[in-house]
Amino acid sequence: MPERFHLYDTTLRDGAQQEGIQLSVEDKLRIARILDALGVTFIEGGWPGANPADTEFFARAQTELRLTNARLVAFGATRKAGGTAATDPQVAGLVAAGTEYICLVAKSHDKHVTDALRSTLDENLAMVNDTVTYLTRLGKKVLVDCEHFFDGFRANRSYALDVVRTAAEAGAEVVVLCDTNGGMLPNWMGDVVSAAAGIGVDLGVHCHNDSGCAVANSLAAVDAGVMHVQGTVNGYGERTGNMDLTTLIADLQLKYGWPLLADRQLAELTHTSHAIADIANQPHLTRQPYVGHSAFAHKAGLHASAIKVNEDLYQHTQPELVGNDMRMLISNMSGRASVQIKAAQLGLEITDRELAGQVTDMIKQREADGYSYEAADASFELLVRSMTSQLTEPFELISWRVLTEENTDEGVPRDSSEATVKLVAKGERQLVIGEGNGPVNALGQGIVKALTPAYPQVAGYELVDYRVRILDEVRGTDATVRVLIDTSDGVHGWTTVGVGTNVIEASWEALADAYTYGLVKGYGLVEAESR
Ligand SMILES: CC(=O)SCCNC(=O)CCNC(=O)[C@H](O)C(C)(C)COP(=O)(O)OP(=O)(O)OC[C@H]1O[C@@H](n2cnc3c(N)ncnc32)[C@H](O)[C@@H]1OP(=O)(O)O
Ligand SMILES: CC(=O)C(=O)O
Repeated sequence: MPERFHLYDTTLRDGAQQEGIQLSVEDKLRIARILDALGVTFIEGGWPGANPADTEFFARAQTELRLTNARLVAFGATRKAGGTAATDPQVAGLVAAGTEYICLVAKSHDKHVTDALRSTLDENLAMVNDTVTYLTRLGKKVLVDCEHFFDGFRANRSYALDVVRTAAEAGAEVVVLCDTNGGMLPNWMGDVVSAAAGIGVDLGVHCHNDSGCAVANSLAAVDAGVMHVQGTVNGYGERTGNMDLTTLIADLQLKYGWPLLADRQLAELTHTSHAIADIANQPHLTRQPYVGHSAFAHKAGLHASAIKVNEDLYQHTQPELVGNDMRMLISNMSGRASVQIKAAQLGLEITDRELAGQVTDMIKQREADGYSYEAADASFELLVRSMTSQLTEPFELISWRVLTEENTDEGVPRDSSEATVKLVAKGERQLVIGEGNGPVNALGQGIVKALTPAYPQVAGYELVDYRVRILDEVRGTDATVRVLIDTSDGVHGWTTVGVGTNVIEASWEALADAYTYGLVKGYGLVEAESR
């Protein structure tokens, strides 16, 4: 490991350049605190002066952000062509941000200087020199991001290196080689980094993911000697995104063995990734390395049978090191071992090999009939309990019936549904009518009404999501339907599945499982007693 190594996070600047992400000042402050707790070296907060939110962020950061691990960095550009750094309003905005560190983006590809800046190669070098010199004289520590460096190096090697040299000689602490268009491949990185290393300044790398190689390219640059790596949490960024810092941190720490973060900080990696996705209002990528929900999820029976002996046999690292969990998925690809491991995770031992085989066969048959247990852990647990004689049914259904009509109450045509539910709970027969704006809603009301006298806690159960999938679309209205229902009691969440030839039948099965499961687990009991 180099003597000094920087993890430079640009989620708040380049990450916010991703389509669909818009961060408020409050969001930025929250993310900065999370990143600081994770233990990154630098947090690039945005471009002061570019928009009111970024300007306000830096103003508020001066009084509201107490960073213990990281340094805050203000990002901006070199001065305008033909002017001076001392009189450039954009540079003044960077100074006003009040940070010790400033990162300047500088052109390093000759074509970008002539075509995009519409300036000369010499003037661009003067812009770099003037801006870095001006800021360092003010006591700022300056990093320089050489935009399009790798493409520029291929087009005009000596000019790209001149930009690095100019920045270094003007006093830049680190010069960062950027793969701005993200098209590099790992085996193209080393030679370019080595050529720049000859200049004798600390080097960094900033990769975009357009070739799908941002992490690999960054690792190749690290191998070639860079001591500073820029990226974003979850790989947010322009187009296909930036290098995913969560993957890189785990790679360097767990594969290279570099102690970049304390173990307890590394164990926050999964939480950090999810928390920032929540704040950025982005769905979390389930297949994200190390931190994704599926990163350590095992579906194949053969994998499970090996994992039963030794978890390491089908895992490249231990999930708990990054704060993630090993999960066993139950499906038509499961074998006995999958079922035994999953049941054990749910607190149900199935030591008998034959019984485990019977449960597995039942799962496979039900999956063939349309059930899916991969997400529906609660229905799986009920099935295992039932087949292993560990289920006391909290109620016994006698029948249900649903009527839907369009009526014109108060002169306004609208649909309404009634569900008649008959069941026995704690020895009492209940016959109730539930009303709802649709048949499933009415059934839900009916089952709650029928169960409440015996189990008042069901009033606290809420159906939070409902998903329907038609399984054999070609059969049209005659098709088999699968319903998945997510239920919550405010503390726990559980998922159940139902299958039927119509959506109401499938919904009833998923609903009945949902209430059975909640009652079997004793969910909501304490809250109901305190009411
Ligand atoms: C590779 C990267 O991702 S770098 C980060 C890019 N991030 C962003 O662009 C997001 C924030 N940007 C903005 O809000 C705006 O673009 C601003 C405030 C920076 C500038 O806005 P405007 O003044 O309206 O200029 P506009 O965006 O049209 O053009 C950029 C100007 O900067 C100049 N410029 C571009 N790169 C550089 C550079 N490295 N150094 C100096 N000037 C530069 C361009 O030549 C152009 O100059 P011109 O106005 O004289 O034509
Ligand atoms: C600086 C930067 O964001 C880039 O070159 O991609």
